[in-house]
Amino acid sequence: MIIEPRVRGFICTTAHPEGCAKNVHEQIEYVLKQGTLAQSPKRVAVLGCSTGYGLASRIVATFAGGADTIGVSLEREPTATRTGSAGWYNNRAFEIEARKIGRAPVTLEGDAFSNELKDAFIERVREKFGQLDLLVYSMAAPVRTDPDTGVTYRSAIKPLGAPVEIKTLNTESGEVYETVIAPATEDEATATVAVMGGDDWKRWIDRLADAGVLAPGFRTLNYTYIGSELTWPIYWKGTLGRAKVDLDRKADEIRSRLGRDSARVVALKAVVTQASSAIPVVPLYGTVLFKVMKQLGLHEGCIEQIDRLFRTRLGPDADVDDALRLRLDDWELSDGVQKEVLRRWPLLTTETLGELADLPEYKSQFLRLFGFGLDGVDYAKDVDPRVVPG
Ligand SMILES: NC(=O)c1ccc[n+]([C@@H]2O[C@H](COP(=O)([O-])OP(=O)(O)OC[C@H]3O[C@@H](n4cnc5c(N)ncnc54)[C@H](O)[C@@H]3O)[C@@H](O)[C@H]2O)c1
Repeated sequence: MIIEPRVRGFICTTAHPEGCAKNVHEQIEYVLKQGTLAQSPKRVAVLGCSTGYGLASRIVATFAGGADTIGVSLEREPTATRTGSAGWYNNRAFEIEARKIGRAPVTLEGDAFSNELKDAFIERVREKFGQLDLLVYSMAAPVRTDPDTGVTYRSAIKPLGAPVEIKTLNTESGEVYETVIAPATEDEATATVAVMGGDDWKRWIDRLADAGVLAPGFRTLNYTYIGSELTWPIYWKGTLGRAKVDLDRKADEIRSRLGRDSARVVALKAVVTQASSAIPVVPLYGTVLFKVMKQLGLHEGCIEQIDRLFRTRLGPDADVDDALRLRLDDWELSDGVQKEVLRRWPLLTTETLGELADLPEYKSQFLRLFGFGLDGVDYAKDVDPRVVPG
């Protein structure tokens, strides 16, 4: 079949197997160019391994760090007439390339929130790895069923307390407009913390520790976003921020059990991923941020951020902030970048968007997540959606 992008709001319902593979290959090439890492964990788990920051983490751990990895993600398999999810193709392309360099990746596709998947994971770790040195928790989900109570929580990305009037962007039409976002109810805030907070992370670590599959010196990382005053009303001071503060609490609890350096929350920069495109305001902020960071020579996507994390922040003397987080959002939040983004913000209208921001770049990055718009891929070619090129 000829596979074309089918975009509905902030998701694309199709994905291109060759384009997704190319996307994975390009990330691998970037990491290989940076060179190998002398000291890097060798038995690595990545939860949320198929796209965005999790995929980048798996690639850096493998291709710079020489690790064997076990990845978990929730994906849709392709059929003869329907494409799989981008993450399904990314997982296959990653496995093919990792095997080429002699690694033996294990990938589990299913609901990481469930006890069944956690137990299957422990079995595979025992069989293949014995113990783990590092677990990266990079899940972003809209919904979670608590396996103990059976209660299903849906996250709601909303402000807390009062309505927020904020500028936003329709990424399809390019229209910039003011919108009012109503605050979350207490139940919505609680549900968002249940989905995106640290409860499942802590459960994973406790279950793995109880099963004896964590090596001495084991570490775990969980990714957060803090952002600046432009995104605070909807993010850090909203329901998602409340969930992310819960990560800091759970990191403390893990450190009390496993040691002072065992758990770190890592603050990363805003990038285009499936998860971030669904957050109001973030696409508009992103279009301005990317243009400014490019103009200042500071642009980074997922792979550049995670490569810098592994190379500069995982050593014993890495700086942490007041909440003991590792900060990779330092370039995004630097004075030069923030002053320029803040200067442009009030000037942003539908008419000035082209000059002050970079919507075409945002759109192209969004389509690339699903394997569209990559150089060297023949999109007019009839392809079998079940086949990922090796
Ligand atoms: N995108 C950003 O701008 C940004 C910035 C800073 C921090 N972060 C954080 O990074 C983390 C990863 O986000 P991302 O933007 O890379 O997201 P993403 O949408 O690219 O990836 C989410 C991953 O979670 C997996 N997943 C979702 N539900 C699952 C389930 N029930 N079981 C197993 N796997 C499941 C998906 O398969 C995918 O691998 C999040 O904690 C996010 O808050 C993102």
